[in-house]
Amino acid sequence: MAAPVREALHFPQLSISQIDPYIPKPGVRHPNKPYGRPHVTLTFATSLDSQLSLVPGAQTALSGPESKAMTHYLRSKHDAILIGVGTAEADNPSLNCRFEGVGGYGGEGLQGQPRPVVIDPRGRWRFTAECKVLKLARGGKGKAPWIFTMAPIDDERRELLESVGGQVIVAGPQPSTRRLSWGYILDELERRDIESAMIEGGGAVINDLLSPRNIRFVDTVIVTIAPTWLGQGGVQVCPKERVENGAKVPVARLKDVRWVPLGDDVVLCGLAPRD
Ligand SMILES: NC(=O)C1=CN([C@@H]2O[C@H](COP(=O)(O)OP(=O)(O)OC[C@H]3O[C@@H](n4cnc5c(N)ncnc54)[C@H](O)[C@@H]3O)[C@@H](O)[C@H]2O)C=CC1
Ligand SMILES: Nc1nc(O)c(N)c(N[C@@H]2O[C@H](COP(=O)(O)O)[C@@H](O)[C@H]2O)n1
Repeated sequence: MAAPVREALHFPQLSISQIDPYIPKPGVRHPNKPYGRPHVTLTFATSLDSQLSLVPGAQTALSGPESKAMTHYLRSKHDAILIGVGTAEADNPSLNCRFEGVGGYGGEGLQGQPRPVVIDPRGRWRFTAECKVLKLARGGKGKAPWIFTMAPIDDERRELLESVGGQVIVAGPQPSTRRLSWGYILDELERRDIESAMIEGGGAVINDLLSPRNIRFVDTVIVTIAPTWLGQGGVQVCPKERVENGAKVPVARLKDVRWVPLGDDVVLCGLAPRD
């Protein structure tokens, strides 16, 4: 038997069996998909006061070791991992999978590594060769990112990205000049053979996807809830309200819900509703 890789994360089989019903199956299309768009798992870690971080522009460790291992198990089961540029700037994230047995962590090549995708409509991500995600790609421990943008990216950064296998995807005319539509993003991912995407954040991305007009793009929600309050002034998950016939109604309620305790945290799994 191969020796365990020192930095690799392990998620026990018992926990895997509880999470697996919410995970996309390779080659099996979600029944709600009108046609071939990727399966979307919205997943993040939150405090008891529904916050992702203590202050905007900073990273806050919320997940304990067990739920962090669960996140990496999820990463191993999705073709892509998507974040907004606010998170790319704030966190300098790795966006790879450190789950035992995937490529770079005991496995072959880049097998089981998700494709990082950064939504950056204005081209404001100031990545350098020293960014973790680029260094990992260069070292064969993760895939290089794809950047969705509506702005030109300078040649120097484009070449740097492409040198490690990344790509700039320049969006054509969008219905609104300030935003990239989720339909467009998901269609472009589908065209590039992405069958499943986990969307990790941050606040603007999650609130946008949970908004009444966009929740239809989400299939599954997996949220780690940490036993802590961060206090006002952080990055909050609180989507736009939904109004029907002049009265406020809940934006959405998950279906087929399961609560999975993992260490000090609890992980909420559910299916997004379909009207
Ligand atoms: N606890 C957790 O699980 C996570 C926490 N975070 C935290 O969240 C914070 C970052 O959140 P935010 O500042 O809200 O940044 P964000 O990552 O949501 O990015 C926001 C930016 O993304 C772009 N964007 C988002 N939706 C778009 C759309 N539909 N079309 C076009 N562009 C779109 C816009 O440029 C927007 O300014 C950081 O503090 C980070 O640490 C981020 C991810 C997960
Ligand atoms: N699951 C989870 N728990 C937390 O406590 C977090 N702060 C986050 N943040 C997300 O994970 C990304 C960092 O991932 P790497 O370990 O650097 O690969 C970060 O960008 C957020 O998307 N997630």
